[in-house]
Amino acid sequence: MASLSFVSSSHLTLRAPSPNLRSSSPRPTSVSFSVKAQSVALSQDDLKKLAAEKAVESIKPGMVLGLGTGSTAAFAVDQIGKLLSSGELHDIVGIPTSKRTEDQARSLGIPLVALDTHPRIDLAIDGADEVDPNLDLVKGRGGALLREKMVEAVAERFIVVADDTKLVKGLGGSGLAMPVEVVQFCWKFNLVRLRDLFKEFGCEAKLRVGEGGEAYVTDNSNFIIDLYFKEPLKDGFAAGREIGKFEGVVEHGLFLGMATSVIIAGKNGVEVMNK
Ligand SMILES: O=C[C@H](O)[C@H](O)[C@H](O)COP(=O)(O)O
Repeated sequence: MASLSFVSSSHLTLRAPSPNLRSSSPRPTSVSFSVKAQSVALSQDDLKKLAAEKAVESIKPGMVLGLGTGSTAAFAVDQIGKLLSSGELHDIVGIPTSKRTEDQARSLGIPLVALDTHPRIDLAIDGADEVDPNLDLVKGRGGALLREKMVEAVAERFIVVADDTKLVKGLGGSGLAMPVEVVQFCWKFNLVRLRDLFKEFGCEAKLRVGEGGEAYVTDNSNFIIDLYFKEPLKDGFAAGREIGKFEGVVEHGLFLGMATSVIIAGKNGVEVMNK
């Protein structure tokens, strides 16, 4: 359990920008919020909730929202539901990034629309599996990468919310799965091609298996091949381009140049990093 001084508006520190890995993009800037109030032991879920609720503060009436998927995004969706029912927030609509989020949002009375009728999104809020110093991401360990990418790609602002265990120096560096969604047809053929593509990174490729021991099937009726790297990718953009060249690959979990802000909660407080 991390220990954290509770977040409030009492003080605000500007920190040095994180190092930028690509000269072509603006450098992320970082703002930390911390407080001297009571110090309490916070669980990882508490930290996720803090980050999520901080992001929800950016929602304004009239917005079209992208509603993320996963345990951290779920705290944001809960908070939106609470604010709507208390009347503190109104006139918003949401586009869910998975069936799970759709069910959660419906149960909270959040009005839902689709990209078909609302092709422009004001603000998307979602979690991530890895966040690098340039605010590039790995997403999709919860299996929602395709809908997430469709929604977040058209969001004017995309705020990522996470606890500090998600920070990595380079994408693929956590040693955990980097997902690739593939069509079911001849999935083994693509598993081998993906593994061979990343041979130099000591890549292992595995078909994702669901709770019943059967292949995991996404909301879009596809399979997921999880890639495990022994060392971080040197160039995420090149990796994404190469993965995308394989016929039968539907989407990959590299979300590059998409996040406009990342809100990270950790033992030292809540840090907001902006592009
Ligand atoms: O497919 C799942 C999403 O990309 C999630 O946002 C991501 O896996 C992070 O999930 P969590 O907040 O549960 O760690």
